Amino acid sequence: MNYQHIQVPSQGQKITLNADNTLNVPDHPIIPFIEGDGVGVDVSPVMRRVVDAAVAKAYGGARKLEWMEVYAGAKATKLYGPNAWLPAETIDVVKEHLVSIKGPLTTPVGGGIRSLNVTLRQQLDLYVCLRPIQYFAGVPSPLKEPHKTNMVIFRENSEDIYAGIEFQADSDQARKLIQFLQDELGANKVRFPHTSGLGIKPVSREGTERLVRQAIQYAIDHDKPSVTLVHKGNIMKFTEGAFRDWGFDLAKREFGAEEIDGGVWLRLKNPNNGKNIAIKDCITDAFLQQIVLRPIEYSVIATLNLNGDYISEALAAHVGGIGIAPGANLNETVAMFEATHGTAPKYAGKDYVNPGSMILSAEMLLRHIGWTEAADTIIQAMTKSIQSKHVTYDFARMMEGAVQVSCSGFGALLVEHIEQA
Ligand SMILES: NC(=O)C1=CN([C@@H]2O[C@H](COP(=O)(O)OP(=O)(O)OC[C@H]3O[C@@H](n4cnc5c(N)ncnc54)[C@H](OP(=O)(O)O)[C@@H]3O)[C@@H](O)[C@H]2O)C=CC1
Ligand SMILES: O=C(O)CCC(=O)C(=O)O
Ligand SMILES: [Mg+2]
Repeated sequence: MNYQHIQVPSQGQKITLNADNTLNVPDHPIIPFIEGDGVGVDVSPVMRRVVDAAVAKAYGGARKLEWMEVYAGAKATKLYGPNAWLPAETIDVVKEHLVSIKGPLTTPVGGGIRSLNVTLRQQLDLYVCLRPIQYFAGVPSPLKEPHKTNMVIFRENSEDIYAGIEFQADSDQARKLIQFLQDELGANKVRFPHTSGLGIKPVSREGTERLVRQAIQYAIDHDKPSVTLVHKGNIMKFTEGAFRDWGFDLAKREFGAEEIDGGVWLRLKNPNNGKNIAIKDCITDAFLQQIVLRPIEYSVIATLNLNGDYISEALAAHVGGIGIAPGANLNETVAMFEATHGTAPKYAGKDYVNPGSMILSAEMLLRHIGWTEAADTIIQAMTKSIQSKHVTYDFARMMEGAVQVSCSGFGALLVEHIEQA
């Protein structure tokens, strides 16, 4: 295949799908990557060095990832033209190669382009944003018992106010819509109708069910004690409240969950081991309090898009910050791994930030393609590096006796630990 700017590696094959939707992974799979804006130039190359070292260590040269750079964000505009933030060939390649990884991409506030991150998720219909929250011993935390925080967030990735249906205050569209709301729907509660911008929050039964189905299946497959649906359904009854109701209905219908506590919550038996899995719910503001006070009560979290954005960043702070918080955008066939943090522009190009979020996202990628030995190697090296207290600024400033190292310095330390393992 000839692309406009993408160079296909001379070695390597595509990952393909088997008939049952499992992955067929060659020993030299081509992995598309987006470097990312801002600190993307710092963290992406370090991530690749660490992953290559882990794969080499685990498989002694029998397996290797063949990286293929694809473009989005500012780098794409330099190659493809001033408005080409997300070239079509990037979308095609990511879809076709099934497994990819990306650095952060800039989104301007107020005006300008809509989020490329959100656009990628929407165009590829990657409806699960999976963000595990795990604690590495020795990581500085504001909590007294950070090891009690052990959650996996399933953030709905395709709906909610991230759909980008917004109308600017004072525009023709906003005026028309307010008129329609007042005249046709009797909605007269817009407090300042002449100066209001409007945003629409679509939340569907299909969108909710496919997300909650994945969260419950994950709890079954990974022997987790509960799935909590987090929503603000007391206020937003037909969007967030419906998310809870549709999620509970699905748990009953597809997983045989039964009502407990007079129907307040549900319980199902894990078919793999007969253990109970509680299906609970919690209102978002209460949840944000409880994850600080009683994190041990929460395990798998299923929530809407905006809640998931807030919750994943708050929980990341409990276990060391977004410098080491990994993530993935998934559907049944395509997976795009990505750091949870953004482009941190003030640190861009300074070889300063923590590459851990990108590296641990790549660790998830390795596990996703079944290369668990290489993934384990990364986790072991990460644990050793943190315990040696040679860490980037974000950890160093909260850790007594730490030696501050650069972004690439931390990567080099990981490679050292991998090679010595
Ligand atoms: N998926 C994506 O691509 C995302 C993109 N964005 C975009 O990124 C841009 C900047 O967003 P902003 O809100 O500033 O959020 P950022 O996540 O980019 O940065 C906020 C703060 O988080 C800390 N931080 C971020 N990355 C790291 C890291 N690797 N290591 C250590 N600390 C880190 C820094 O804290 P401190 O100042 O304390 O050192 C930084 O100032 C925006 O355009 C936004 O839209 C945002 C989130 C996700
Ligand atoms: O797309 C963006 O700019 C921000 C996205 C974000 O905050 C996230 O995915 O967590
Ligand atoms: Mg975010």
